[in-house]
Amino acid sequence: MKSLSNLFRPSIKILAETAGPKPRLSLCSSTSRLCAIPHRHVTDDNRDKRIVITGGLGQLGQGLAKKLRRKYGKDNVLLTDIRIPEDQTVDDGPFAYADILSYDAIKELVVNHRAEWLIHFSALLSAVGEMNVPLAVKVNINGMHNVLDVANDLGLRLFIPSTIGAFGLDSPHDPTPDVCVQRPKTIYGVSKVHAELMGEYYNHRFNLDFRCLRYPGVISADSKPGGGTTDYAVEIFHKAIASGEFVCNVGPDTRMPMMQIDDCLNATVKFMETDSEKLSQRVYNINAMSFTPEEVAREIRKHIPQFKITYNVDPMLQGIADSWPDIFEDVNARKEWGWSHEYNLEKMVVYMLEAIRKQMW
Ligand SMILES: NC(=O)C1=CN([C@@H]2O[C@H](COP(=O)(O)OP(=O)(O)OC[C@H]3O[C@@H](n4cnc5c(N)ncnc54)[C@H](O)[C@@H]3O)[C@@H](O)[C@H]2O)C=CC1
Ligand SMILES: CC(=O)[C@H](N)C(=O)O
Repeated sequence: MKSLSNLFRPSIKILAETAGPKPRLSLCSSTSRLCAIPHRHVTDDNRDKRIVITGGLGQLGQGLAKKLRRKYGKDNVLLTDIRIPEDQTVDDGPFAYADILSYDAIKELVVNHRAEWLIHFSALLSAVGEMNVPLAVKVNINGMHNVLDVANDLGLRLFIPSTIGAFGLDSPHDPTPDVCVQRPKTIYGVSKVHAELMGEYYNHRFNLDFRCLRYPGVISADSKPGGGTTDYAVEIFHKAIASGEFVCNVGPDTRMPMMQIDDCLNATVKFMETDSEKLSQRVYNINAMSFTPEEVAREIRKHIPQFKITYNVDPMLQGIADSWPDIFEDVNARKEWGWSHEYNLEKMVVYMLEAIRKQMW
């Protein structure tokens, strides 16, 4: 049960935020008087960034907020969503309600926070998107347009993640390069290709500092996935520890690109901090590992020898997974802005088992 005081705490924090730092004062040379000069502008200088994250209560948002707050200060990173946050989330730093379906609401929030970076995480993922296509269109396309327009109108640096799901059966699967035929067959994929193209267009047409990484399936121990095709790769660890058994909803040989969450979030921060001139493109694949359910089960068995995996394939999820890349190519990200991953399959499995066991104590 959430307490009432918890419900009210976010707005108090926001009031404190908006009352926050005063405009800098400087001596105007022309008049030799003290006057306020506006100082909200996006530069490649990475000090004191003020950042808003949308859809921040999902699998990735709070982890990213933690990393950014460590670098830029707790109060400079405003986490937003349409759900009620846990007490811990509100204690960790500022939180505000923000529905991305309202342009005015996002704009008000960004202005009040004097944000320079906008990180747009709100989305319906692949599986839940197929179950509610009209809502996925609203959130992933209409909502994305609001965010894009706010960022453009206010001159922000905008990050919108894309996904391996932005590719389809016609794409090369091994490896899948940055630029190739896409043509996804899910509303999630279609909406992400739309976001990639709109962002690139606004960059080219209006000079919007749009940035996009295509993430693989993300694997985390502290946060739950939000309804995607790669969710099995998180659930398998919880089931392996709790019962030693897991029923997988995609087939044994289904290969998909995956990434441990710290690698994903570190890539995002590093990419956002990269000088614009270093980027020859606005959308990059990032890659770490690829595995099948059989391969990850085999790796888990090195630590839990009795672990058993069986299969009850969901045809919709299988169809989606089969249309996605097997291996992601990320040479450009590595070359241009120094992306590199830390976790391979072996290391990720050790991390997941240790982290989940710790949570149980
Ligand atoms: N987690 C993954 O494996 C991957 C994630 N991504 C992308 O990264 C981003 C973040 O992903 P996750 O955290 O996993 O997603 P998630 O599904 O866990 O969280 C999405 C959040 O969006 C919020 N949201 C929904 N409708 C909203 C609205 N109208 N206004 C504001 N917020 C709304 C939800 O309440 C939820 O907290 C998404 O754009 C996703 O497409 C891309 C590839 C892989
Ligand atoms: C890979 C993704 O984008 C997400 N995890 C999903 O499975 O929908």
